[in-house]
Amino acid sequence: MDVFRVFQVEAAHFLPNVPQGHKCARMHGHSFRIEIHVSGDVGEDTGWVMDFADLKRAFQPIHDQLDHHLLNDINGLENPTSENLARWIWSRMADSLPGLSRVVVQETCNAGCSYRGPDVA
Ligand SMILES: Nc1nc2c(c(=O)[nH]1)N=C([C@H](O)[C@H](O)COP(=O)(O)OP(=O)(O)OP(=O)(O)O)CN2
Ligand SMILES: [Zn+2]
Repeated sequence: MDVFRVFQVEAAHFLPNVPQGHKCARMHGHSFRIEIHVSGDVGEDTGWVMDFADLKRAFQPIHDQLDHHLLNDINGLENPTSENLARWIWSRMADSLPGLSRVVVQETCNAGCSYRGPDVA
């Protein structure tokens, strides 16, 4: 079973490695929509994989580091594409969140990425 929680992060960024004239080289902002998924068995007594509140608690330090910041200023996010942000979030949550199975990052309603960790292409 897979449980997940959706978070929103307001942040600015620019993409330093895009071709000359690309609009994303200019600083701009997104309301990033981030999903954190955890896989596991449903507990016999609890009836849940994990308390949603524990998922929220696990994401809080990430939220605090990202929200209302310029992502490019953050160590490891010098090129803050959705893909790199998903990998960055994964690497910071994997140890403290057993069962972490997917990180989804959406920049807009229409575009984003889904990351299942370094062992899955
Ligand atoms: N694979 C990726 N492509 C792009 C990323 C990314 O992180 N990974 N990021 C961007 C920019 O951040 C840009 O802000 C978002 O791009 P886009 O969806 O094209 O922006 P719009 O919503 O303005 O789309 P329009 O269709 O032009 O309105 C670019 N690419
Ligand atoms: Zn952008």
